[in-house]
Amino acid sequence: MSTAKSKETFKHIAVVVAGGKGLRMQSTVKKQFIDLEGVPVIVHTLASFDAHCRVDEIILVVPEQDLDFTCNDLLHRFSFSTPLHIIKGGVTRQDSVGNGLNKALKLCAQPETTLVLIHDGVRPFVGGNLIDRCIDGALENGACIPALGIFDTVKKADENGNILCTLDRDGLFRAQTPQVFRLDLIVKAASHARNTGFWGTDEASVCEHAKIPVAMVDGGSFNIKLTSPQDLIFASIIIQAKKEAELTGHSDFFFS
Ligand SMILES: Nc1ccn([C@@H]2O[C@H](COP(=O)(O)OP(=O)(O)OP(=O)(O)O)[C@@H](O)[C@H]2O)c(=O)n1
Ligand SMILES: C[C@](O)(CO)[C@H](O)COP(=O)(O)O
Repeated sequence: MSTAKSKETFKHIAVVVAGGKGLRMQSTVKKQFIDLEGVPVIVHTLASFDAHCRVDEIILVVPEQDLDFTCNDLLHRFSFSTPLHIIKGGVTRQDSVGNGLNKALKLCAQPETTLVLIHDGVRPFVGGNLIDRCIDGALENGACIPALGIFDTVKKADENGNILCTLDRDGLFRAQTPQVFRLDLIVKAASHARNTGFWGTDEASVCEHAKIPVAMVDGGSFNIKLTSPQDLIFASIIIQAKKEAELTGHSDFFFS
């Protein structure tokens, strides 16, 4: 791992997307702004990238109607040492990422030597070692995402919930973020997606569609995405476990 932001040939820009409505969370406050043990979800997430020595700049994407609140209220209460740029999102996640990529293009000298770390604003427990694995994988392969295997038996069903078959879980993975790409590659893939009308739930699928190979590294068990109300209970438990692990010096083991 590098010890100084300026020592690497590549520039690393985190694009944290928090421009969604959080409908599945069924909360009056958008899930990225929900308070988790005294700190909003999005601030937990930003802090992970701010603390990482290889992250040079952070672009935060928020809903247009929350720009004022984010710039003038939320981020006045918390400070970060990494340069932070706040921009508006779009209708879909892919649109929000697109806005983030446009901003990254303006911040970088050369897209060929810039890595973008595209991360869900609502994955607040991303660990430093996980960020390192993804960066290293992208430096080697151009594109790299974290993923975890599947331990449950996986069924395919029809629209009425009747089981059609059991899928072979070998070779199936759950994709996480940060998904890290050389900026020139992901910009090319995003433009191909736009031109062909492709829509994907993550950026790896946008690359796959453009036939750009994407490598995988181990994801993190605690790197959960806060999607439904139950996830907030898991989040509180994780924060508690993290505090205890830090006290006993085991946080690297648990949160790698
Ligand atoms: N137009 C959008 C939609 C989603 N996201 C972000 O993408 C991440 C993952 O998306 P998801 O969990 O699906 O968030 P929402 O779209 O907000 O949730 P929902 O689908 O339940 O409405 C979140 O950090 C979300 O804020 C975004 O930046 N812009
Ligand atoms: C990007 C992602 O978090 C990877 O698992 C996921 O695909 C987002 O999907 P969602 O349907 O927008 O929650």
